[in-house]
Amino acid sequence: MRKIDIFDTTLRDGEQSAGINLNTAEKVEIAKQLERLGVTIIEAGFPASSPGDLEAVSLIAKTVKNSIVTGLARAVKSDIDAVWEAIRHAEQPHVHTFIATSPIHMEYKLKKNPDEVIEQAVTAVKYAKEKFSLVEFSAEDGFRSDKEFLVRICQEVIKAGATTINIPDTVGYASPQEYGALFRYLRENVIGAEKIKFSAHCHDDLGMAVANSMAAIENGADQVECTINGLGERAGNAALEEIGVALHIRKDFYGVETGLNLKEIKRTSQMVSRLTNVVIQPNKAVVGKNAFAHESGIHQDGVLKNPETYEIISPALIGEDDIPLVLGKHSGRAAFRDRAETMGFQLSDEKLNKAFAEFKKLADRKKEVTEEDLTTILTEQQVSIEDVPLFELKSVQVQYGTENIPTATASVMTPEGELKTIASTGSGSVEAIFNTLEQLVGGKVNILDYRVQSVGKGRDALGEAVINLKYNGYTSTGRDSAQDVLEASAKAYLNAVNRQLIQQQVREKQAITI
Ligand SMILES: CC(=O)SCCNC(=O)CCNC(=O)[C@H](O)C(C)(C)COP(=O)(O)OP(=O)(O)OC[C@H]1O[C@@H](n2cnc3c(N)ncnc32)[C@H](O)[C@@H]1OP(=O)(O)O
Ligand SMILES: CC(C)C(=O)C(=O)O
Repeated sequence: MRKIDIFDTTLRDGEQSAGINLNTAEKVEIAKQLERLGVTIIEAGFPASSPGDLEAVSLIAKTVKNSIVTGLARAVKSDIDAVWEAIRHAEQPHVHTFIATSPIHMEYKLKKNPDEVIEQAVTAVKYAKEKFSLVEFSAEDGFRSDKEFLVRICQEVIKAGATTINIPDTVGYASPQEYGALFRYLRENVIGAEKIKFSAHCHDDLGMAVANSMAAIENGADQVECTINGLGERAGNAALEEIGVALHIRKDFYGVETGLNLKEIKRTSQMVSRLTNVVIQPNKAVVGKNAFAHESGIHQDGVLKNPETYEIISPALIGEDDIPLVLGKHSGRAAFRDRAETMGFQLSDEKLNKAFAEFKKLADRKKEVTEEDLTTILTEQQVSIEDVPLFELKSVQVQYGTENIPTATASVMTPEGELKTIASTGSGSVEAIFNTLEQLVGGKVNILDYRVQSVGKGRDALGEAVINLKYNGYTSTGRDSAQDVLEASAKAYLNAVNRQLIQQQVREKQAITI
């Protein structure tokens, strides 16, 4: 069966989503999970864009063994050198270099004529080929480019050594018929096309990114570039989980395979949602909370008689509710470690002990500790940075009554190791907590967005709070969960502040490096 390479760009184009800012530890965790998911290529960042990005790509290239790791580079030597510095030790060094080919981009952005663009692309690909065995060239805004010009530039970069050519729909303008036809046209007209792979990279501005990617596959694309949960610049990229599952469920129609381990889809989606703080819309295909929920009587009746009446995807396919619940309040450390390892987490003894303590606390309060709860607890420990002193919530108590002024009392261990307790009022319980914490963390805090939702099912599901705030002039998003939404809110608030402290340390480290 024809193989389609899955090129994941969650850590590069996905991270270009407004409001997402992952630190190195978080990026490495996501990359390890993408490897477990079985993606062919991980685009881990844009090394020339910052020392932090270079460091993250380099660490990912050293950590990941079963997926190819690449980095993005403009068609300039210094960008290509930065990718080389990050991944030169990789078994199959891969670079992704690009230049725009549409009239509007060439004239207004690059201020170059078409011949100059071809020359710059060829120079970059030749230079890259001296170092990298795998060189992908992208014709940025390819869909809005002149077809004959695309044929010319493809032929020239193939001669220069490109191994993959990507034709992105950078602004999400294509329709499936047109995008598919472009791939067919290039396959049929580019001299040397049989030597290279064609790749599709679609944006979702008109909601057609996945449909366009599928059309490209039908018309000869060998690779699709996509992101977990469809994250990405503006309206996002094609969603990996939708493409992967669609190709599997409709194998009869597409006749291709991807090598993805689909059972890891749900876990990957949750991890990315958690670490990016981007909540998945409930009706999102494949990974949304309602993707397998049957609400109406006729549907429920049908599903009870035969699930296939209304279910084309079984939850087990993507790893939902697949792992039997074996952990409870009587479980010990060995079983906990074993389960964490089965789920792909490798934690130091210290972090494992902390995660175990959290698990025990939860198991005492909750009937069922689910797979989702465990992922939450383990991910939090996995990405926690041990050597940055942070704020830690020790306790929070709220007095609320319809006739009283809500009052919150919180105790927090400061990064300096001092235990501080303060009480404040507010117009509601949450505001009282936030007013108290603002005094405890010091500095000016503006709340920009605040949401609560439940994680998992049932009356004793965990409450999760997501908060976006501005602290000392920088915005950050924090997320945390607890049995009670007020406690979750307090923890999410401190999590957002702590992320600023970590970022501050990264900024200081980068300033020293520069
Ligand atoms: C479609 C995409 O997703 S493309 C990837 C987008 N990702 C990013 O931009 C990553 C983050 N970017 C950055 O950190 C910065 O923009 C950097 C480090 C890449 C460049 O920073 P600066 O040197 O300050 O340049 P700035 O961003 O202002 O402008 C981009 C320059 O690159 C040029 N350029 C843009 N694309 C390319 C390309 N593919 N090849 C060569 N030059 C390019 C532009 O014409 C412009 O040049 P000019 O300054 O001579 O006008
Ligand atoms: C750099 C390219 C592949 C890109 O991200 C786009 O065109 O959207």
